Amino acid sequence: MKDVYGRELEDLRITLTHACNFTCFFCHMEGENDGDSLLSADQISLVAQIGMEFGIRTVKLTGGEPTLRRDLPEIISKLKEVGIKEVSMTTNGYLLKELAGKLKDAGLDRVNISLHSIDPVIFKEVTGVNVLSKVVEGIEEAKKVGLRPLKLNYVVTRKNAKGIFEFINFASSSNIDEIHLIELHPVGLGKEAFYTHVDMSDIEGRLNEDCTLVEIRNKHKRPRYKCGNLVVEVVKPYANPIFCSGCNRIRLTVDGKLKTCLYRDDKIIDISDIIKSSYSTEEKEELLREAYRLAILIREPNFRFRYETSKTG
Ligand SMILES: Nc1nc2c(ncn2[C@@H]2O[C@H](COP(=O)(O)OP(=O)(O)OP(=O)(O)O)[C@@H](O)[C@H]2O)c(=O)[nH]1
Ligand SMILES: C[S@@+](CC[C@H](N)C(=O)[O-])C[C@H]1O[C@@H](n2cnc3c(N)ncnc32)[C@H](O)[C@@H]1O
Ligand code: SF4
Ligand code: SF4
Repeated sequence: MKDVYGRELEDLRITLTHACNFTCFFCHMEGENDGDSLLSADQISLVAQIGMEFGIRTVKLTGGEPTLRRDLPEIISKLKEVGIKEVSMTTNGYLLKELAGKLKDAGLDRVNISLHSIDPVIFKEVTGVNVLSKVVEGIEEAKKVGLRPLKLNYVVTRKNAKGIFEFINFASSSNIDEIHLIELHPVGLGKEAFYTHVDMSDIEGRLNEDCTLVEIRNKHKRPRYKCGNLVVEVVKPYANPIFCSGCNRIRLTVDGKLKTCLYRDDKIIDISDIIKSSYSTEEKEELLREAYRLAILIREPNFRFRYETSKTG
């Protein structure tokens, strides 16, 4: 179902926990600050199931660190049971060596693994933990069990910008399908970390020279380059009306709110009372439908093109 700006709703992005085993200096925690009463696998899958009636086809599991949820395999299998076409997860990769096989068996389709440097010193400086080799083992395990396409996320800051093309070579030679070069967002710790912000235009300039622009893809209209067999996607959401005009997603927060935009705390429908109530399933379903209708009604692109008319005479 489209919103009043003509944008379809296709992707449900679920924050499974605020907990994390890393301390990245820029962490935006997906724009969430409060609420820590976690939803159960059944509650999450019910929200996704009703979302499907409004166009939701894919789910992204995120956090905090989603692999810290012990019931993660159950969450994934229930989402697949209700008919979600693709379940993917964004993770720091630390626990993937142990978990990748179990998650694949539960129905996980693919993963994005955040890796902001292949230099152990810079990795530690960014993430606060000295565990680069464990994350690389996690990446290897994800490949082994067939979590494809396999994507790596690289948030570009002054701390790691020099290493981007070395990182691209690493990803190409490691049989990675895609990398995301992500502009730092000034959200959460990202606000204090914003002094390390890097304008990505030089990087895009070099990608235009060394690689081939293959597609401006539908989702967020992100530019995608082909560098050999590797796809490099540039993710620049901040103050970017083009990005918002292609926004196809809604968020489910840790404590049960439908959040219509990463940056907006005023565009939220609280469904926690419905999900946690003792109403019958039919009653819950009907109330959740109403909540989705409202959420779609209030959804709007956060950054928009503006026009001004000048007054003369
Ligand atoms: N502003 C904004 N940023 C987003 C949105 N979705 C994802 N991001 C950011 O994009 C970066 C990459 O996020 P991922 O978790 O890899 O999600 P994705 O890029 O949509 O994932 P794929 O579907 O796997 O390509 C992160 O910094 C996210 O916070 C969004 O709708 N709005
Ligand atoms: C909040 S994390 C949650 C999932 C998982 N813990 C991880 O780090 O992959 C989701 C994605 O957002 C990215 N991210 C975190 N803070 C950011 C910021 N301030 N600006 C841009 N991206 C950010 C992370 O690198 C990661 O790729
Ligand atoms: S970006 Fe991910 S791994 Fe890093 S602190 Fe935030 S939630 Fe944890
Ligand atoms: S509308 Fe909000 S959630 Fe969607 S792309 Fe823009 S900033 Fe991100």
